[in-house]
Amino acid sequence: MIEAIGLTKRYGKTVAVDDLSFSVAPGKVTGFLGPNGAGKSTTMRMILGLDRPTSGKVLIDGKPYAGLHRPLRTVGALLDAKWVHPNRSARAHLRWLAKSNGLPARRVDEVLETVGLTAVAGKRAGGYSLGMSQRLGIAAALLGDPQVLLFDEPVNGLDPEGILWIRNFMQGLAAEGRTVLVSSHLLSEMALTASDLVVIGKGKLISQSTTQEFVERSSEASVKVRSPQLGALGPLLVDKGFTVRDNGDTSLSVSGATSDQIGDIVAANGFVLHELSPQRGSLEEAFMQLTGDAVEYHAEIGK
Ligand SMILES: Nc1ncnc2c1ncn2[C@@H]1O[C@H](COP(=O)(O)OP(=O)(O)OP(=O)(O)O)[C@@H](O)[C@H]1O
Repeated sequence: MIEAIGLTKRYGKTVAVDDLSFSVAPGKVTGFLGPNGAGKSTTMRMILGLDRPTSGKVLIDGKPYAGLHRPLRTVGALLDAKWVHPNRSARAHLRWLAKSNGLPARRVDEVLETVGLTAVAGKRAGGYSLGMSQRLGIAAALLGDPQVLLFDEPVNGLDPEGILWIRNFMQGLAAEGRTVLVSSHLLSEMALTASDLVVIGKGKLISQSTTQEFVERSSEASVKVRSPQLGALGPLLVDKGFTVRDNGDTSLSVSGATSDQIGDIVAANGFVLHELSPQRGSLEEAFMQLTGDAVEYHAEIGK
């Protein structure tokens, strides 16, 4: 369980994280979603005690990171997969990490096996592909067999096979009852990976809800209406209280109405209709709108 309470971080005049409160429950993958610069990495560094909050706090299983008796046995993290010394092998890197953290050496072979690196464990890490480096970073996070795991943009730059592997792996960790928090700037990716979402924009909380609720809210539908009588039909729909946009190609986009409602109005007024089709906006576009300018749009649903 992770709990942020009024978490705030300022760098000079920049407010990277602004009075952020959220909680991350065990047993599921929670996506930490926001555009570049939203404050995700800063928040993750504060969870891990690598950065001090300006105000507020963040707790892991009820304690700040600094108060954890054996931090690596409680929380593991993948922040930057490329920090391994290039001339070290995966096995040597993990042995060094295990030793310096008082973890048993047998864990090294266990985690290598878990992430599928056993066959290449003796090769120098500098020659690893990005996907293999990510697996090594995940192996390091798992060394202490922690209940809480943080992954910062783990699929960035990976090929589809690597993305699928990481997605399934994170879901497997959650199915074991662990708390899994994973950051991303892509809603489409998180929609496939996470069952819950904490969404931030400009350091502020925008929503905490299930992924399904957020996706439904972000992709609010409109209806495309094509007719040779738009000049009369448009004002009529506005009069009914709907939002109408002229697409400039003999069609209108109407939001706030279902296609059934529009069809009924068209028929009741004797207009000719050439097209009536429900549209879904791009999920990423809607998400950028929510998290970019519209930070005043605060909603906490599903809590
Ligand atoms: N050490 C620092 N000194 C000054 N400003 C910083 C520092 N770290 C982060 N920032 C600023 O804080 C804001 C949040 O950055 P952060 O890296 O946490 O965002 P992010 O959501 O993780 O974005 P990205 O996906 O690009 O990493 C940005 O405006 C960034 O420039």
